[in-house]
Amino acid sequence: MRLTVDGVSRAFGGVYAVRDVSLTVEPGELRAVIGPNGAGKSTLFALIGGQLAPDTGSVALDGEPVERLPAHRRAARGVGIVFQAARTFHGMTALENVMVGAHATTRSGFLSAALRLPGHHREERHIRHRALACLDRTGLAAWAHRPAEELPLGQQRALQLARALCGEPRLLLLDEPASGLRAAEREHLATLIAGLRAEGRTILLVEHDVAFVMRLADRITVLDLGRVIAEGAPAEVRADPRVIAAYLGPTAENSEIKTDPAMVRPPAPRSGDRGVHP
Ligand SMILES: Nc1ncnc2c1ncn2[C@@H]1O[C@H](COP(=O)(O)OP(=O)(O)OP(=O)(O)O)[C@@H](O)[C@H]1O
Repeated sequence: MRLTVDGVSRAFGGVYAVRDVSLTVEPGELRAVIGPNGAGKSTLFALIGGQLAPDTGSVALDGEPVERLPAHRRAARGVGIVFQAARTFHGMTALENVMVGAHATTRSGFLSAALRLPGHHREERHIRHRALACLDRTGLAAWAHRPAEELPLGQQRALQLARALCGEPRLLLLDEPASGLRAAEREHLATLIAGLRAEGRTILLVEHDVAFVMRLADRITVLDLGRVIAEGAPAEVRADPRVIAAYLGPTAENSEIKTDPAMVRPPAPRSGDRGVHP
């Protein structure tokens, strides 16, 4: 699926969170969107996923405008989302959590399940089968029948991914999937995402941690103060002086990003630079 974001802006309280952002993610591409705190990454993510509507500009999936569609209608068109905060349904097993992800794409959905209409059992068996395959795909097969809330954070993140995959998305949106994970869990997640990319899925990965995306992304878009300040292959972006300045401050003497920028305090917001919504 091709994602096209064209001239999108969104302001809160008169201040732009995202300003005139355009980007195109080609089918099968893994695009990372990075930027320091407050750069507008989460806002852009929500504008693509459908949790927010833009003030101006358009979002299109395979050329079809969707910027006015709510999130569930974008999901039905093949958008799968993994949010940063774990949204696990407590009191349900890992398998049941993943099965929920398939209902966005089934013909009969929740109503048929509730009324136990004919065909429901067949469909339920099919979904269960698919959910088990997604758990297996994400390394969670052994957890299938355990209560979801018992899973450690790394596995909870993988569970969100399994749930999104169960909806068979053609565009996968990942919001800071590595945040809060330990090194070994990050490594596991990176391998998992690389595997999904190798399957030819279109992926948009919003991430604070530059080191995490450098070896995963085909291309990287860098946001700062709501605007795109750089875009290109990881090596180009890493060497871009505007990116170094945004992450390390304009006085940084480094010629490339050597430290983990997630650990570096960004410069204080320059509110005049962000722009005020008229
Ligand atoms: N719902 C909101 N109401 C008011 N201001 C908001 C809202 N959402 C975001 N903002 C503001 O918009 C700007 C961009 O925020 P956003 O969360 O999109 O950045 P971010 O790059 O995701 O940051 P972080 O890495 O800290 O999550 C910030 O100045 C933020 O305070």
